[in-house]
Amino acid sequence: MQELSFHNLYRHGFVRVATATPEVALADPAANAERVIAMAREAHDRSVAVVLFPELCLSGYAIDDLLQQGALLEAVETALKDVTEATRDLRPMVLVGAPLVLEDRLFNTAVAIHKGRILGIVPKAYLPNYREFYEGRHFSPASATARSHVRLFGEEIPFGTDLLFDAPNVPGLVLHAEVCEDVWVPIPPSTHAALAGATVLLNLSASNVTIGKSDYRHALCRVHSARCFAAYLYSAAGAGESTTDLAWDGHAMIYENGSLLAESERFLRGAQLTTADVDVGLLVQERIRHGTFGDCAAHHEQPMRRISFDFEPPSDPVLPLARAVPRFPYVPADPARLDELCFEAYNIQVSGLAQRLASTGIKRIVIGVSGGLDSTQALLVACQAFDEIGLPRENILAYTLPAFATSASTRENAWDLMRALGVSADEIDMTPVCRQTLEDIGHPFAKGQPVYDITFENVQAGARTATLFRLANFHNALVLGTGDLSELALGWATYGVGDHMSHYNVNASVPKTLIQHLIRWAASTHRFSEAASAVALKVLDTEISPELVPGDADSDKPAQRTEDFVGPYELQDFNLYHVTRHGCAPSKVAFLSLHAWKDSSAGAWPPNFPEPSRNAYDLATVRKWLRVFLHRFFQTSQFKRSAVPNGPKVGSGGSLSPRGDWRAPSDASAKVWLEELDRNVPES
Ligand SMILES: Nc1ncnc2c1ncn2[C@@H]1O[C@H](COP(=O)(O)OP(=O)(O)OC[C@H]2O[C@@H]([n+]3cccc(C(=O)O)c3)[C@H](O)[C@@H]2O)[C@@H](O)[C@H]1O
Ligand SMILES: Nc1ncnc2c1ncn2[C@@H]1O[C@H](COP(=O)(O)OP(=O)(O)OP(=O)(O)O)[C@@H](O)[C@H]1O
Ligand SMILES: NC(=O)CC[C@H](N)C(=O)O
Repeated sequence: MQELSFHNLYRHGFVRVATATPEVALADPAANAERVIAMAREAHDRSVAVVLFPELCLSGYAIDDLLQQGALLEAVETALKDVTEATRDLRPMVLVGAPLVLEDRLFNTAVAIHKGRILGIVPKAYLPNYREFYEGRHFSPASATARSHVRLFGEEIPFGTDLLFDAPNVPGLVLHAEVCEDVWVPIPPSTHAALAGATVLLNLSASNVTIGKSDYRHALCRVHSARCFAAYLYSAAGAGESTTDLAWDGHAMIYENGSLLAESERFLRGAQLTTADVDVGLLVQERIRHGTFGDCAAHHEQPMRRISFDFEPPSDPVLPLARAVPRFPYVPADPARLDELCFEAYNIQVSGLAQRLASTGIKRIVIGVSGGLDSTQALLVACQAFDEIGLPRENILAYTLPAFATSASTRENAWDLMRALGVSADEIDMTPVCRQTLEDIGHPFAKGQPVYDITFENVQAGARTATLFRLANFHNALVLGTGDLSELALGWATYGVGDHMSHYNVNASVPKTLIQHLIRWAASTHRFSEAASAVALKVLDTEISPELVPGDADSDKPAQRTEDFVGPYELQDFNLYHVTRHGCAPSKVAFLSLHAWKDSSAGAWPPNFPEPSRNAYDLATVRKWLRVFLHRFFQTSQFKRSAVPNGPKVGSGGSLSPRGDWRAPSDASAKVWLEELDRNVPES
């Protein structure tokens, strides 16, 4: 098989799948075959790997005793032959539903067809025979025969609910089919298939619609796909089915690991092909990551049969993803979800601190307030925690600690915030102690030279931390940490005697891209005074800078823009999420990042995201900062994460505490990641 291009979705573990909802011609298999073939061709043209049709789509589902008519059953066989023949030059595997007489019994089957060959026939296991359903009257269930093969069109064809269709050319792509009611029972056949390695589970359905049923179908597919770490495709019959006593809505859904990727328009007249790009690589990763999946497979092992088929992915040099990739994996663009997330994150932070104060009996905290985002968020959380446990806000000892590079505007913000929140506020000038240290160690700055190196920076961060810790001893208080998840990922903090250390850090697993939304949320939910909320919002306009190197005295602009060194936080948070949460290879991260960030006018932005800040990045930029991320994350900063203070895990995206989530050696090399990037990601 030829090597696929970086810009082709199949190169990165994605597989395009489709559900097809043709308009059924009742009891007219020839007409149905034509419609199936037309839609299979369309799926081929749209670079699809597998296309799923509804239950009994070659005959129609609701045809009752017509199912026992010889002429009809013969016509179904002819239609099936025609469909099979027509797939000879098509790429996708096609799954059609057909009533088939096999071994003198009538089965309700899913027929798997690829390139002119029937790969297998899957009989329905559970036949509904209650209320509106009378399938027991016509069909035999899968359990009616023990045969592993059946004879059809002169060939022995694998038969059973235990068939896995394996595409070795696409790592991880293993398919399984079941028929409608099979997923409405406590243990669907696809559960065993997933445990045996199937990643894409297909359901051929004819599910008549009644009020509320679509919600129930969603619940079934969502949870089943999540529990099985699988994609679940459901394709239900629609227009054309008999309305003698029932109605049909053509409900098709494509779920992946609990998330809805695509859904058909229900109640549509006419044919509808619904496609989605499933991340099979992610499903495989999730299974590896959650060891209990494998443990469960060992407990419930059932023999399954694997049938290989030679699926060749489309080799287009450019085949972009047709699914949305959020720019901000930690910040939902949907206002309601963001609101919910902020509620959760903020309350997790507050409850972590409140519990630590309650369990230690310590009634004060010490915090350095810089007028920047992180310390603002930590201070808001502290105020809320003190309010909740009934301690006065005066017990929050907040300090602004200016040194050589502190700008007037951040210092003013710090003071305004401390005053508006009613905490105990004070200022300690750090310049004398820093100057003394620089002199003691023989640093050129002490002799008047403008040398602003790492030592110069860390002397300031260290002096602040030393002061805060001694204040904590003096006042019997905890030092509240402010450093965020993104800084921890990049090692962007001064180790030990520096902002890296505290007694408890409420921000440790909050990414930088989320902090601004938390501050905005806290301000907008009126938990603080108008004045305090106004200052908090003003802080959002502050340039992110450690303020450790003096800037231009006239402009009040920092000399150091953090993002000039470590890269845009929005890209680094994207990289962090996909590398740590899903274990993605650098080339896949780059592919996803380019898709998410290449066009600022495409896709949704989080609410209130300022128009001028809506950035776009090209591949060269994505690649450049991903390289920086990989080097910093895997090679130079783990020792800082190995020794982080306590703090609550906030998001399912992950924490970087070696106890809370991420464990890694402090002496690793980033070589394999950098080499993978260099090998597989074009420069532009
Ligand atoms: N694997 C390893 N195991 C044990 N020790 C290791 C080590 N790798 C380096 N080291 C040692 O660690 C030291 C380097 O680490 P460290 O002292 O932290 O210094 P370093 O990481 O070089 O500098 C701190 C950086 O963080 C930035 N910063 C500081 C403060 C606040 C902010 C902010 O924006 O919030 C940013 C600052 O601008 C600077 O670039 C060296 O002495 C080195 O020998
Ligand atoms: N001038 C200052 N006064 C008081 N504390 C400071 C000052 N500068 C830094 N700190 C403390 O050190 C922490 C790290 O500061 P720094 O400004 O380098 O990084 P930051 O991640 O941008 O944080 P912030 O967004 O809070 O400014 C701050 O959160 C704060 O607790
Ligand atoms: N065709 C079927 O198996 C339909 C049964 C399913 N429980 C439904 O109501 O949709």
